[in-house]
Amino acid sequence: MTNDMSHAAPVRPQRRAGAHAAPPRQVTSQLSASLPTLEIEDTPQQSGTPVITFDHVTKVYPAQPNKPALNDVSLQIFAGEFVFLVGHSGSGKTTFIRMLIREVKPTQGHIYIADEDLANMRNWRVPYLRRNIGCVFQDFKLLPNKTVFENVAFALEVIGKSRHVIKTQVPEVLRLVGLQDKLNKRPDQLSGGEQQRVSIARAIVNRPPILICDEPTGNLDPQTSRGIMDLLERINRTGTTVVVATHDREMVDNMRRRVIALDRGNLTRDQDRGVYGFDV
Ligand SMILES: Nc1ncnc2c1ncn2[C@@H]1O[C@H](COP(=O)(O)OP(=O)(O)OP(=O)(O)O)[C@@H](O)[C@H]1O
Repeated sequence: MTNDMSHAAPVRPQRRAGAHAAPPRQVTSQLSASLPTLEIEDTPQQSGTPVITFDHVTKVYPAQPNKPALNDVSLQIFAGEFVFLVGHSGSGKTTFIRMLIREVKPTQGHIYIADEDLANMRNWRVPYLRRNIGCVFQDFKLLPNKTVFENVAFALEVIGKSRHVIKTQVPEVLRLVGLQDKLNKRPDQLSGGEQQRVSIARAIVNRPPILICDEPTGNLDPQTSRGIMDLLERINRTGTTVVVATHDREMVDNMRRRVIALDRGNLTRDQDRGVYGFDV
């Protein structure tokens, strides 16, 4: 699949001077091959091929024809970035995330993951797209009758990984999230923070280059939330691009990472080392 990125020149409002759009590039490749493997320094370079591009994206749900959930949103997210997506309830954060995994399609505009235009992606390719994007949700979405090990293993089983890979990668990722002693517990035997660690382990066990989190600390107390954010930062330092939709003002203000703000579907702010910036 080929697309001409020279048509995608998204605007990044309120970015620091010098931040620039990726040079036009024509690439023909499979998605998984085109997502770069990285060695990341403290501040990832905002150059090269973006891993996520929104190019004048508008989404209008039929139930609300006069109120776009997203309105002409253009932005780029580069490999290795850690980005907060903030905004009031109903501002479009979940819509943004659902579009990234092609659960929802834009009414207008284009979304690219690496060099692949999701609008042109054949349906049979969508599961492959989703293998490249780990997802973490507020309510964990764990399978209640499976153990910690089985919950994480399941993510590999459904994509046909061998028993050998499962036996190697699952304990490794559970060690990374600090749950090596809980392999045989069921979700109801874990705290909320531990359950969220399981869901993060499940999201990253296949080593996706992008990790998307929708309110990952929404159900957790402040101290547990900090532990989860530390974990997401550690995952980011391994080169994974991390996008976190959140209402957690304290976390955003403390971490000072890139902040993209939505207000009633409009992109109103895009700041390096930003703050939450809304009254709650
Ligand atoms: N399936 C849908 N059908 C119709 N309207 C929808 C649908 N999903 C979302 N919306 C509307 O789109 C707008 C954006 O919703 P969205 O869920 O993306 O916001 P959000 O920022 O994630 O909110 P929250 O922080 O409460 O999760 C809202 O006005 C919402 O009512």
